[in-house]
Amino acid sequence: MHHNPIYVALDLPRLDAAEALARKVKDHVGGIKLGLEFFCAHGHHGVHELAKVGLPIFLDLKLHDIPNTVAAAMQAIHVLQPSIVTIHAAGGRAMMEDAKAAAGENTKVVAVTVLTSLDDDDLTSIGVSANAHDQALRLADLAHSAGLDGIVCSGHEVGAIKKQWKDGFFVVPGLRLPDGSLGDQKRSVSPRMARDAGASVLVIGRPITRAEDPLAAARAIEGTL
Ligand SMILES: O=C(O)c1cc(=O)[nH]c(=O)n1[C@@H]1O[C@H](COP(=O)(O)O)[C@@H](O)[C@H]1O
Repeated sequence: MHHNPIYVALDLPRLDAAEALARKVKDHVGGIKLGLEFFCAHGHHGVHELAKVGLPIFLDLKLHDIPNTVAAAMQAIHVLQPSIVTIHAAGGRAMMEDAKAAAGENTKVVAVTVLTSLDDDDLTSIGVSANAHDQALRLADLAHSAGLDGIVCSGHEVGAIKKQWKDGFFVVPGLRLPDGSLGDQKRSVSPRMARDAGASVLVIGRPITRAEDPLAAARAIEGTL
């Protein structure tokens, strides 16, 4: 059987609810993504609890600070043995290099390029003159040259980035089935489109966690791949 590329994003405030959801969908996802909401609320303890489910843990901390601070934070999470950790490419080359050097051997360090909640107008409003596509490619290039394992981008850019970085590890969030509600996501494609374009990991949160029947939703999404 094919390796399941879906990481379910457990953006839930309660630890018991997150754990119950993980157990419910565990046979239809390949891993668990724990992000800022979960980590700020439950910290290391929460990660240890979710690790008991037996799936790889993607720690989505989106670190973005001076190189020394980011490297120290990477060291502080060694003990959690995450399979993947995120930092922000906009933190710059030195920050990315030092983050990778400080990470555990079995941890993939990936850099967020342009958040999937941003569109071209949002970039203009923060003083970035490139459009989202070009900016994502530019930051992917920087992450590649800084020695990272891969990047996070939308399904619109992953194909172009993969052309320049053939063995990169590509995380794609912001995924929706054609009838799904976008919420705060602005650069969205379907899970199947993202996979076909070269995504290594498909991050899926609310389409599973907010579904009336999360198990059926996870199964249905898995079935589209
Ligand atoms: O790093 C991420 O995982 C991430 C990057 C990005 O550009 N956009 C994005 O949505 N994410 C995360 O992916 C998940 C998407 O959740 P849903 O929109 O509910 O599927 C959330 O946990 C976000 O924190």
